[in-house]
This record gives sequence, C-alpha cells and structure tokens, in this order.
Amino acid sequence: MGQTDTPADPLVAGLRAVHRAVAELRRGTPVLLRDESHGVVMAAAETVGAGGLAEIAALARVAPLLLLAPSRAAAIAPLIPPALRPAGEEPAAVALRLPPALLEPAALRSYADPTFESLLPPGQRPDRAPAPPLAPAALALAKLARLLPAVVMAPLREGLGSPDLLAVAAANVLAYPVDAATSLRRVAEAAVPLEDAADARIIAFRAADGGIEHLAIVIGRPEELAASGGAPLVRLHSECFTGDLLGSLRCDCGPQLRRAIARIAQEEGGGVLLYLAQEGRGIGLVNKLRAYRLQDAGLDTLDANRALGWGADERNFLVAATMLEQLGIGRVRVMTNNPDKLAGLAACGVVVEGRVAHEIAPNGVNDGYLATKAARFGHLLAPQDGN
Ligand SMILES: Nc1nc2c(ncn2[C@@H]2O[C@H](COP(=O)(O)OP(=O)(O)OP(=O)(O)O)[C@@H](O)[C@H]2O)c(=O)[nH]1
Ligand SMILES: [Zn+2]
Repeated sequence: MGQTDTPADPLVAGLRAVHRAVAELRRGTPVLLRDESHGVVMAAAETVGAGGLAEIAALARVAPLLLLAPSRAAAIAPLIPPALRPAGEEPAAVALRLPPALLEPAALRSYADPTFESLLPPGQRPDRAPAPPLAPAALALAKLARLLPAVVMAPLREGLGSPDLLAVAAANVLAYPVDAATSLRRVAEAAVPLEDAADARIIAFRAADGGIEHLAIVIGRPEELAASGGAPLVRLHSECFTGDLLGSLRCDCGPQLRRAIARIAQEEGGGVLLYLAQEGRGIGLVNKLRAYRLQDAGLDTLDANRALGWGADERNFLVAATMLEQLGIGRVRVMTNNPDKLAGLAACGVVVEGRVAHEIAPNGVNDGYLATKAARFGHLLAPQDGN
C-alpha cells in the first residue's frame, strides 16, 4: 500500500530509473549507465539509428564497441575471424570493435538479429576487444527492455558535465528482477465466472516500477485451505499470446491453460492459476517470433533462444512466489511437468509438497517442441496424473 507515493524510497527510485531507461532503449535513444568508477553511453543495436549513433559519438571518449551475448557471438561465428572467436568458458559478454563501415544501424542490427537480412560491406571484419566495464549490466538492460541482447557502448569523455541523457545505475539494473518481483502488490480484484470454473476471481498484481501486471486466477477458496495448513493446487502459466489467445498449434499452452482451469475446479474444487506476464519463457513475444523463424530453419526451441543471445529460459519464479505470499499461500502442490518450476518456487521459500502432472497430447505440429522439452529441459512425463 502507498508504495507508488514514495519516490524517495531508493528501491522504488531505482526501479523507475530502470523502467525509464528501458523505454529510451526501446525507442532507439542512448542512455548513460554508471557505477562508482565508470560511466558509459549505450544504445540497443536493434533500435539505434543514425541519430543515436551520432549522440554516442559526441559523448564518447573512443569509438563504441558492439557487445553481444556469448551465445549470439557463437551463432555468428562466421562473421567473426576464427582467431577472435570466444573459446573455453563463456565470458559475460563478447565485445567487438567494428570498422567504421559497420558502425551503422543496418549492420548493427544484422549482428544482433539473425532474422534481419542486410548486406554487410564485403571485406569488413570486426576485431575482438576485451569486455569493457559495465558490459554485464548493459546487456542485462537490453534484456529487461525485451530487446535483443546486443548493445553499442562507449566510455564517456571526461568533463562533460551532465549530458542530457537519462542516467541509470548499473546496480539498479542488476537488482531490478528481484526488486520488481518483491514489490508486487494487489491492485484490483473482481469475480469473473469462467466457462470451466464458475467460482473464479481475478486478482491483478503490479510492481512498483509501473510495469506490466501479473494475474492470479483464484478458483474456489484456496486461501482458506492454506490458512488451515493445507497445500492448494497451483498452476504457474507463463503468458503465450499465440497459444492462449489464438490457438497456435506450435506449442501446448492454449490447451494447458484451459485444462488447468477445468482440472483445478473439477478435480480439487479450488486452487490458483498464476497467469505470469513472461511471454516466450521471458524473452517477449517479438523475440519468440524470431525464435520461431530460427526453429523453422532447423534449430530447436532451446538453441533458437540461444542463437538470439537469450538463455533457454529467462523466467523469474520470484514473481510467482511473491504473488503466492501476498495471497497467504505458503505451501503448494504444483501442476506442471517442468522440474525448474518446482525448484524455482522452492528456492524462493515456497514449500512445494508435490507435483501434479499436466501433459497435453501432441497435435501433429508441436510434437518436436514437446519432445525437446522432455529431452533438453528435463520435462517429466506424466505416468498416472496426465490426461
Ligand atoms: N522462447 C520460446 N518460448 C516459447 C516457445 N514455445 C512456447 N513458448 C513459451 O513457453 C511458455 C510456456 O510455459 P509454461 O506452459 O508455463 O511452462 P513449461 O515450461 O512448458 O512447463 P509446464 O508447467 O510443464 O507447462 C510460454 O511463455 C510460451 O510463450 C518457443 O518456441 N520459444
Ligand atoms: Zn505457447
């Protein structure tokens, strides 16, 4: 309560600074990233235009580097001279020094985005450079913006005063996922009778940064069961626009969502479905569409994420744990096939008393996707509880 009225609270101020920096990067505007000893000017490779690059050049001490997530750098290895490719253990970021002909928006975007076609000038090659200070925070900020993890970045010149760009502290960027999740509070609630669960309420949760809301679909009275020491059935469902709303056959999300609501109501008489705004396992819808393009070209769902520079699964289960805590639910049984969800909740202090399998039969289109989840994400097959 009252959290949005306390901008003096450093946690809230930090969250808001990051949220504003995210908006700047999304529209192609550079931002300043700082810690106690460094200051850099950076922009996202996906969105920066000629104007943004000129702004960076005007403020920079040296020409900017292009930073890529290591998995993206590995995927574009042919664009990087063999001797300069990352080897051995993965660094936090791969830094490339681009020749001037490649320091322009279309070339930058083609380094960042495998689905963006542009003709790179022949004979122009980047050099590998050591990763500069603040590189991990810079990539993390691009990811918070749900932009491809590729940034142009340069150290600020001395004696500039305060350039007219939004400044954000690297520490706030790195703390953002935890701080945003723990700041989630209930903001609205209404009864919404559903086709498969007449006694349903939707409770909306908002974080102090003012970002997108997460929803709890509460069926029956699971809070009462929790208050008497029971462990209600809970389903964590990550948003999937294509599957949930459009009935996409590429995944199993739509049927899983509807079946989960029906099963919670019919088999248990109540429980909670957390509808988490973590589209595409946390990479966002735009990047999921890019990942689909790569999957159509032969990669599986895990390698496609990594070829874009994202991790296989970027979800943050502290969001779900905080929502459960706010609902007064400390012990749960979880409806899932994904062991990471059980471990993720447990790591956030939720007592996981059991698992209820939630398998949906393949539909002829998503067979490979489901097989990959079993083979590479360790998804458990449902021996007795499935349908
Ligand atoms: N990046 C990416 N995300 C996908 C792809 N297919 C589906 N998704 C997303 O994966 C998420 C599915 O999550 P869930 O159904 O909650 O979870 P799960 O990890 O499959 O585990 P279960 O609890 O067993 O269903 C949604 O956010 C979808 O948008 C894909 O090919 N690439
Ligand atoms: Zn889906």
